[in-house]
Amino acid sequence: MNEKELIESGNMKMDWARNHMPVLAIIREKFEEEKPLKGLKVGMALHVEAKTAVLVETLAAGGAEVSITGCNPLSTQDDVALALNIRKNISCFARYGVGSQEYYEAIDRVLDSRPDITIDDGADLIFKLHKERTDLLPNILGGCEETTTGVHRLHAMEKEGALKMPVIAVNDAMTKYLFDNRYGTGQSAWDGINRTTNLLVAGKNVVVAGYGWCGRGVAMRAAGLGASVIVTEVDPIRALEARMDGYRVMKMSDAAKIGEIFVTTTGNRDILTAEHFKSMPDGAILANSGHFNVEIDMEALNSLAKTVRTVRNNIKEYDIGGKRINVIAEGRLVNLAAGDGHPAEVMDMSFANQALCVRYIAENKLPNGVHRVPQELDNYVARMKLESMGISIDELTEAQRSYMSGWECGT
Ligand SMILES: NC(=O)c1ccc[n+]([C@@H]2O[C@H](COP(=O)([O-])OP(=O)(O)OC[C@H]3O[C@@H](n4cnc5c(N)ncnc54)[C@H](O)[C@@H]3O)[C@@H](O)[C@H]2O)c1
Ligand SMILES: N[C@@H](CCSC[C@H]1O[C@@H](n2cnc3c(=O)[nH]cnc32)[C@H](O)[C@@H]1O)C(=O)O
Repeated sequence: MNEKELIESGNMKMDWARNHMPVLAIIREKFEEEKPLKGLKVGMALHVEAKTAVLVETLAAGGAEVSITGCNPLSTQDDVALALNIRKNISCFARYGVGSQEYYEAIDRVLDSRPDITIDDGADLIFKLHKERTDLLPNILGGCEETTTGVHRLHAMEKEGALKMPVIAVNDAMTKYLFDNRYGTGQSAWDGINRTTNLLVAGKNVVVAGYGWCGRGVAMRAAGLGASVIVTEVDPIRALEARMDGYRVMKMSDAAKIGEIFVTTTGNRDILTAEHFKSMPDGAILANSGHFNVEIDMEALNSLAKTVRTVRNNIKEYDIGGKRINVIAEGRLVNLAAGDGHPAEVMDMSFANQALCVRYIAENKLPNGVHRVPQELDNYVARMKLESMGISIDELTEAQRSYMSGWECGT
């Protein structure tokens, strides 16, 4: 495709996403009218694809000047990046398939815009701000963080007294993690795996590592596709929950021997290691839907491999001595590096939270540290989403309110 065709394709993807993000549309209308971000610069590192682009244009509609790059070298969609770049007050520095150096150079270019507010997915912008670009910190009003691991990183910084700006943990809004991490990852991880492998899930042993919000979604949808699901955990309560939800629970060293498809969703490192690769059945398929590319020990797999070859678009086969292990998208997020990411209706809620939190930071002086999304914003997103779905719910009567808050009525 030439540049013009790429821009057309990017615009078309944005139109489709926009039409399926009704809560963000309500916010965009308000932003257009009230311009709450006038004069502010927003620097972002998010997956550069169509839903993110709709968030970017929403912030620009609110009066912000937006600079954006990717938060994963394999999730950028170049047509959307180009379509963003032709818009007023928006600069996009992301490109698909960049190496580590170019990835961090693009982050620097976003920071060169001297942002007042940052939006991260994984805290890479904030990390660079605190490590190398500290001169920019006094200018920063605050930041927003999209994902669980980013929030963990920020809490770790806060604990060490290293966090020098306020950040809102958007991931921890209920209208984010209950839907995005669970139903979003549940659907899009399987979308990525299925469209990339074109293999059957029914009847296979699927191993889901981690039974957090993402793991619950991935396990639920694997069961729906007819898989026999095995869960591995380190948390006894979540392991018990997985068992009571109907899945087999065991150690990864045992699961590795029988798993046919493995999906990691822990946000931790070294979940699948050399020990596991050696005991896996021939032809095992590995995918990561957690964070970064450290859940599957790709270095160990590379060292074990006698040969590595591409066997299908975005699948590499590692022959480790008569046994073949297939890895999708280099062990990076399978839903984004081998798919189009979460469904638009889910990102509608995640990004409505982002837009509202950016406005909240612009209008309130927050102290340094990690902050929760204000409850009223979380509730607002839920209400708007229900309304957009044509769903009405009951309201407490006065008598019910007083009953629920009293203690004198008993048996
Ligand atoms: N693919 C996506 O689009 C997507 C969406 C949302 C979140 N995420 C990322 O996915 C990861 C998980 O997010 P979450 O919200 O489910 O987090 P979570 O904290 O709810 O769940 C993680 C689970 O993994 C378990 N775990 C940790 N180490 C483990 C180990 N060694 N073996 C087995 N289990 C282990 C934890 O006990 C926990 O239950 C994070 O890195 C997050 O950033 C990805
Ligand atoms: N930057 C890290 C972070 C994990 S991404 C996990 C986050 O991606 C977000 N996400 C999932 N799908 C989409 C999408 O289609 N567009 C934009 N963001 C998405 C989702 O909100 C989740 O919290 C990495 O690439 O490894």
